[in-house]
Amino acid sequence: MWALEAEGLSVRFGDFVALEGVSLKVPEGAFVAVIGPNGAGKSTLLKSFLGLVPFRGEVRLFGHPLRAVDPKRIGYVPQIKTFDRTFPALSLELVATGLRPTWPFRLGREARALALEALRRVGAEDLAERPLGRLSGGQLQRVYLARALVRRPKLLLLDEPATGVDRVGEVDLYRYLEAYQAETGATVLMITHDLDAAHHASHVLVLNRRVIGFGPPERALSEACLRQAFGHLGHAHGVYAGGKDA
Ligand SMILES: Nc1ncnc2c1ncn2[C@@H]1O[C@H](COP(=O)(O)OP(=O)(O)OP(=O)(O)O)[C@@H](O)[C@H]1O
Repeated sequence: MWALEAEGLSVRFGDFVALEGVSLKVPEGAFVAVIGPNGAGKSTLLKSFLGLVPFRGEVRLFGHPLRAVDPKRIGYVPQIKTFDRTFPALSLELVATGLRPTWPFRLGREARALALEALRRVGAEDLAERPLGRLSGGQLQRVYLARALVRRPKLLLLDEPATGVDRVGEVDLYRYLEAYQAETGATVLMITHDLDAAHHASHVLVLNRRVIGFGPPERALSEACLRQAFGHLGHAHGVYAGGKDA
């Protein structure tokens, strides 16, 4: 079954066309790296899958039109710059808002156990009682990932989850995601600027307002696709064709 199908998806902001005629089919259990230059429409694409921006065209999740999909089946980690650190909550409480997105509320025994389990899953149980304002960027990123995982979603949408995370933290992050996928069969779409990470995905979507390439990394990360999307190639820009061993 397809986890996600988009057909002729277009998004406009006034006269500006952010996405045009995007069509793709993502199989269940895929790990898709979404790459493209700044302003290519990557975040807008994820937001349209969440119903957060108006679009034209068709989006189906697990075979159902978007409006018929239980939002609990989707986990979302937005870009770190949109996180609110001043929110007066402990990490554990923020994770629990993934179960019931209202605030304030009393944390029941079951919600607490589920939130702790989600924090443990991302190696952050020691942060449970820490206020959000006292977390580093990477720690906050993990807590938001735990919040996205707490409902055990079948589809996980991640907007540059490795931003602000050091190299060790980044490897850990991919390990947690892999373990979660192996356990649940979930489908993951992850926006990244890291081509190394993209080479490890099952599929790569190269986007620049339109779909430039979609398929296994060796095909989608071809020189032709990267040149078309980024307009240049070169190590100085962190963009290259051959992957790790090139
Ligand atoms: N709400 C909005 N209103 C108007 N324009 C918007 C809005 N959201 C996004 N845009 C524009 O749409 C384009 C695509 O934005 P988007 O954030 O999806 O790009 P991106 O590929 O995620 O970029 P980056 O790599 O910089 O995060 C940009 O030119 C952006 O300015």
